[in-house]
Amino acid sequence: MALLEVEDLDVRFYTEGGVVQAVDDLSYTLDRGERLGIVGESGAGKTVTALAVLDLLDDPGRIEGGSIRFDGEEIVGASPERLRRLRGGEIGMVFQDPETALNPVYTVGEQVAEAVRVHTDREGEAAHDRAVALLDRVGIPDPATRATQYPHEFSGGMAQRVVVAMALAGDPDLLIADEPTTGLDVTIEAQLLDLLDDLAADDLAVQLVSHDLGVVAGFCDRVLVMYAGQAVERASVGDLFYHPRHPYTAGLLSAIPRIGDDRDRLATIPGTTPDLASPPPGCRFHPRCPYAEDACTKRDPPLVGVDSEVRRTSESGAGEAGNGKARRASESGADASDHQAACLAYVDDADFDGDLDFFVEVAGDEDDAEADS
Ligand SMILES: Nc1ncnc2c1ncn2[C@@H]1O[C@H](COP(=O)(O)OP(=O)(O)OP(=O)(O)O)[C@@H](O)[C@H]1O
Repeated sequence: MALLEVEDLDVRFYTEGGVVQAVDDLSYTLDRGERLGIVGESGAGKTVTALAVLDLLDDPGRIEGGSIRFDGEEIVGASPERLRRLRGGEIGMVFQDPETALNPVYTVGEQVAEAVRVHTDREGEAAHDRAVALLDRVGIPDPATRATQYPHEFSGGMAQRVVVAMALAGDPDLLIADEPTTGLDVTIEAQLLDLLDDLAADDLAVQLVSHDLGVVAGFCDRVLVMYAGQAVERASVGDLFYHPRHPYTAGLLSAIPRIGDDRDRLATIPGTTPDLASPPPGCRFHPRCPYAEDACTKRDPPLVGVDSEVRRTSESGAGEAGNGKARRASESGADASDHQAACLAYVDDADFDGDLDFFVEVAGDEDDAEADS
């Protein structure tokens, strides 16, 4: 049984401008000790998904459908007491801005100790000692002295470590980190990711929300790519980066600047994410997709298993891969069901006959990467 099982999740915001379909029919799982990256542009629904898992959506947001099970137990509709134990206890949270997570008028030690008191049966000195141990665990030098200081005495990176210490207070099985390194400089970011790496090695599952594919590539085992509230691709990190199967993922990857790369690359994917109060019909990505056909304007593509190795098949001339249609995992016999994409190019009975030529373009990157290593 997976630690976290999100199934057919729908989140809506009831606004004056209409009903915003912020998360639409989203499913994913996270195993114990696993690191899942959720990526996508601004407005994709990454944060709303994280908040939904913690049942922290504020008005006018509402979980409209689906199920979220943690350790086999349903979270949607759980009692307030159960949710309190879950939040910050079994599931730790780290959000982007440490300044908003820390209270300027209490010392760092008091704040971590308070989290310890709320989520464990430790009181008084035992809670304080545990707080100092947690500050030590997250790599804060001289933790006993630092515990007596106030948040403004901490740099951004150190403050974020304090937030991580608070998130660990209840000895969680899952840490949800939403853009935890955004705003930190690259060296500090790398150090914080090292810390998360170290914590994950202790069997802590991590759901890392990021718009930065580089961060996700370095840290995660699996990736979920979201576009306009929906999952458009799911794969292991290796498959996603070397064999992207959704045109949106390919676009995100081609927007990453690379050293020594003089190819004419897109700075960003042209266009913007749609207004989720009135998303485009059919595939939500079709207005921005260079491969869109008539069928894409009509049919919302389901996530289907795709074969990560299909490009090689096409090179050898076998199968139908040359026209961009990946063989379904079940047909190829390969265990590719872990790699899924929501694009009509992979739906057997779809009226789509284009050629997703980004396979070839990205393949060039793979060769570069192999040559570099
Ligand atoms: N309080 C709210 N009221 C109305 N709509 C909202 C609210 N909060 C979020 N949304 C909508 O939900 C959608 C998903 O937002 P979300 O913040 O999850 O995106 P994101 O992928 O995390 O983006 P970012 O990287 O900018 O944080 C967006 O279309 C957003 O406009």
